[in-house]
Parts: sequence; structure tokens; C-alpha cells
Amino acid sequence: MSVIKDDQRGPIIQVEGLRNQFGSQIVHEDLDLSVNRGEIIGVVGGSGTGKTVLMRSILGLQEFAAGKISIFGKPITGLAEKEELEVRRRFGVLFQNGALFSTLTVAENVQVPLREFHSMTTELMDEIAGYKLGLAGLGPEAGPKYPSELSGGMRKRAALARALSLDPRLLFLDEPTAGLDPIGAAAFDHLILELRDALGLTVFLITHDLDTLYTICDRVAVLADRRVLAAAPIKELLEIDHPWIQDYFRGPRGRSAMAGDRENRKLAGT
Ligand SMILES: Nc1ncnc2c1ncn2[C@@H]1O[C@H](COP(=O)(O)OP(=O)(O)OP(=O)(O)O)[C@@H](O)[C@H]1O
Repeated sequence: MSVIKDDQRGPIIQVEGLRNQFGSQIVHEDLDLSVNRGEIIGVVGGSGTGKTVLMRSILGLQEFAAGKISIFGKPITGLAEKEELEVRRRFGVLFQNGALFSTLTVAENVQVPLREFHSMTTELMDEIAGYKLGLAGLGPEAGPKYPSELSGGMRKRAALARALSLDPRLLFLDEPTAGLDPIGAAAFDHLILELRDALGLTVFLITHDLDTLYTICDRVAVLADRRVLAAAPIKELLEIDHPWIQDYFRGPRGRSAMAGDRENRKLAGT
């Protein structure tokens, strides 16, 4: 029987009083964040504000100096091994550079988490890999290819297929549209939205892409001054009188994204 109950109410991720420090550099101080079940939450902030460190802390990859992080209502520190494995297999993670294994085919990459957590026949694994690649918008011809044989956009999709391999409830995406052209980025955004709706995912999404924030995020968490300054729909963030928020969302790129101009940039090919 599962030790993690997924039908409970309340936030799916709860971060309270988080402190992260490297030597004398304090990255997070008293940082709080709640992520609600089924939402797509965007995480933004200037370079070096600790977006990736926050994600790594939630994933249990980064030991933190103080605070408490709970996922599915369970604190992530001090879990018994069985519980920790069960929490981990409910995450799907797409790291910033995709992080596919270059010596494995795309299908084998998708099968890596399956091999880690399950024992199943090769036929079944091939079937699952094909299905997950399909979910990520790749055809069966992608399976036998090596990552180096794919375009940047296809590599992102392959990495997404791998992140989906264990049927996660919670998907973490670090800069998923970085390096994609505007058409590829818009298509990827659309895919995330579709998958959230079809699979009932909760999505934690680090991005600098204002179009993504406007198009698919239910709320946006702003990291500044070592904490989450606010986590709210963009319309509410626009009311906050903080220089970074005002510059970011009301600057030229913010205004363009607000007007839905990605379509125009797509047409112009920029
Ligand atoms: N393992 C580490 N050792 C020392 N310092 C680190 C380590 N990991 C992160 N940092 C520092 O913590 C700060 C936050 O890093 P992080 O990668 O989370 O920033 P970010 O907000 O994701 O930035 P970007 O938008 O540029 O990707 C940076 O100053 C970084 O140098």
C-alpha cells in the first residue's frame, strides 16, 4: 500500500522559513512558498537569486541550513528510505540542459527511471517509452536515435518524456524554453498546459520567458531579497510596488508579453 496519500488537501509543496547559505553568501533567508495541487507556478527572479537552489532544495538534492519543506504533506527530511523512494518517484524533473545521457538512445533515456524503480520486461519498457515519447510530442522514429541526432526542441521533448516516465504527480521544469525559437517555445508551453490538464499534474516551472509566464502560469513566485517576495497571478503582481517586479513585468519585454506579442514575433521570426 502506498505510504504517500495523494488525495489529501492542502498544498502539494510547502516551504517554510528556508535558509540556504554557501560560506558567507546567504541565498535564501526565511523563504516561504506554497504550491497548490494542479497549478502551474512560475518561479522568476534575477540571475543568482536562488531559483535553482530552491528547486534543488525541494527535490532533496540540496541540504539546507534551516527551515522545513514538505511534499505531499510529508517533511522531506528524516523520511524512512521507503517513503523517500516513494516521494521521489512522484517527481518528474527536466533540468536546465535536458541532461540526457549521450551514450543512450532516446528510448533508453526514457527507460532509465523505469529501470531504477521497476522490474519489467523489455517489451513493456519499449511500449512505455513509446507512449511517453508520444505524450511529449515525439514519434516512434525518435526512440532509436541518440540525443546528438535530435534538434534542441526535440531534445527538450525527449527529456520531458523521461521526466514523465514514472507517471509523476509533480513536474519540475528548469528553464524549459531556454534556447528554443519562439515557435518552438510556444509549442512547448502549449504541451505543458495540455499535459497538466490531461494528467492532472502540478508544475513547478523556473523560467525567464515572460511569454511562458503570461501564457501558462496560474501564479508566479518572485524571488528577490533572499525570499519569495510574492506568489500571485501576474495581474496582482503588477500592483506591487517593488523595483524588480515593476522593471520585469512593465519593461518593454514585459509589455510585449502582456500584449500576447509572441505571435507577432513568431511571424516576424524573431
Ligand atoms: N553548490 C554551490 N556552491 C556555492 N555556491 C552556490 C552553489 N549552488 C549555487 N550557488 C550560488 O547560489 C546562488 C544562487 O544560484 P542559483 O543557481 O540558484 O541561481 P538562479 O536564480 O537559478 O540563477 P540563474 O537565473 O542565473 O540560473 C548563486 O550566487 C550561486 O553562485
